[in-house]
Amino acid sequence: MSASLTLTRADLIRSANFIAGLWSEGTSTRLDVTNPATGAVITSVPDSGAVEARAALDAAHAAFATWRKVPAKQRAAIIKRWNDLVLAHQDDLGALISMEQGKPLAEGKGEVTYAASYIEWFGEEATRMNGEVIPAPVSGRRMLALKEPVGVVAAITPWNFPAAMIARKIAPALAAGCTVVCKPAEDTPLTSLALVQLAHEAGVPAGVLNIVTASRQNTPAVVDVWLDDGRVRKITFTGSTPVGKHLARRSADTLKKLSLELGGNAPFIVFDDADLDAAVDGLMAAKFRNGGQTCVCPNRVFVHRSVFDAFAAKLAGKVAALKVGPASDPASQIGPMINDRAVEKIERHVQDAVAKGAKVLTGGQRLTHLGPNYYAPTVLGGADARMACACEETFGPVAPLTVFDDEAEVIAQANDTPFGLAGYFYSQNVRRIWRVADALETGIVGINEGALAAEAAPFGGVKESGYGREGSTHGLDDYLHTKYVCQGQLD
Ligand SMILES: NC(=O)C1=CN([C@@H]2O[C@H](COP(=O)(O)OP(=O)(O)OC[C@H]3O[C@@H](n4cnc5c(N)ncnc54)[C@H](OP(=O)(O)O)[C@@H]3O)[C@@H](O)[C@H]2O)C=CC1
Ligand SMILES: O=C(O)CCCC(=O)O
Repeated sequence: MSASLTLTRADLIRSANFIAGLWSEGTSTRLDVTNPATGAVITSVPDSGAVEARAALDAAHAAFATWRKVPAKQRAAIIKRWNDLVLAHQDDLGALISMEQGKPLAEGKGEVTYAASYIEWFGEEATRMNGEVIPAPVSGRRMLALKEPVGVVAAITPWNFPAAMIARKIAPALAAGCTVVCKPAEDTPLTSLALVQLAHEAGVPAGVLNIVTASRQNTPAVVDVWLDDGRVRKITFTGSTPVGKHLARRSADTLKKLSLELGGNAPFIVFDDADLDAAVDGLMAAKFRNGGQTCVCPNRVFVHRSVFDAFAAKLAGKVAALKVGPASDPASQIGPMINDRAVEKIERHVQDAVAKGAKVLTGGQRLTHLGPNYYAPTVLGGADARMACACEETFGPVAPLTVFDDEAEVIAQANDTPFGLAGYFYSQNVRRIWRVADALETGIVGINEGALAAEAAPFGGVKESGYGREGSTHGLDDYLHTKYVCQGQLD
């Protein structure tokens, strides 16, 4: 039986840019949006360039003057209406995510709930942009720290969570009183366009939220306009570290504020005192969510020698049982990868590991009989630090297992990477738990837990995984600056 990937509200499939409150075709050049399960074209969107980018920025800049003055309670009400509409259209949005991104339908619908949780959270946070009254060190003065929106925000989003990444960047921006220009990934523009349509229906005023679509080839032309223009006061980006560094360099001339949520190389450590069944379940959840295409996915799995064989056997059994297939099959647990480049990277990592001595415990090949972009969920034994899969983010359903002997050695290995987004470990020893949590050089730590993200938690990395935090109260702060106001002559 196949699940329906059609929409009840066909008008949620938009094929234009949204600028200054209007859907506009802009350039006549088009970009096909395809279903990664089949390669079939779903629709096309504008392959925009500098002209559309500038128009979107002009609109956002003009709207900032009024949006920032809208009372927080009114902004909150609009954002909460947006949340209600997103939830009301969960089935359609979930189907759209699955169509263009490939994740199983249950995961697509789950992502809608996850995205909405950020919208709801920041709708509430909008009313809590409290400043401070500072006790003055001298008499006759009143000293205040006020919170103000930073200005126009450029949001550049990836394809792996096309709804959640839009939500957790745009909702706090709107809550803070900022206006937005957005460029979604070339592979997944449709979900973001549908979310913008719902934001418009929720009452977000014209010019406050603008979105421009572009191909990989034309994306730099769009984003460079925003990078070079001093009216854009903040860039918020999720994606690869090289692109994040490029954005930081190009923002330097106008000193924009930046939130960069970049690649990871997460360690997952199973100590000899771990609950092995819980550790296997935690790894399954953390590693195979979204087919392994998640920045917080464990990329290197370290298992203590004394439990290695038992852990590897349990894990390989569960991974071999995963059902791979299209989103339209309700039994599918792993969908296609996003595109051919992604599958090629996974293939390269597995071949490199095997050539250097790793053993395939399950999987290890493309599943061409299913379609163009499928790769079998894979477990590798005997992985080590020389292998590409230990140094680069694989971003696919591959779990490379490395044996270790003692705690100090494994912590050194876990931290031996330029990245520092998430780290996980399983242990029942309370002293070890806090020692290891303190020692891991990551922005996020999971202790006996594989599913970490939540709207109330600060999400973000250290080292070359970026800076800034999304979600939680810190996620609003990233869109605000602090103005110190001092009044004298009070005596
Ligand atoms: N931290 C994370 O969550 C993510 C990490 N990644 C990592 O990056 C790898 C490659 O994925 P990929 O999709 O290529 O990631 P990218 O970093 O290239 O893409 C992310 C976003 O940045 C845009 N972008 C790309 N180049 C530029 C540029 N020169 N100037 C401005 N914006 C740009 C993309 O647009 P367009 O799509 O049009 O190119 C997309 O919107 C993955 O295998 C994974 O390791 C990828 C996605 C998310
Ligand atoms: O992978 C990413 O791009 C970040 C989102 C992951 C999450 O929210 O758990």
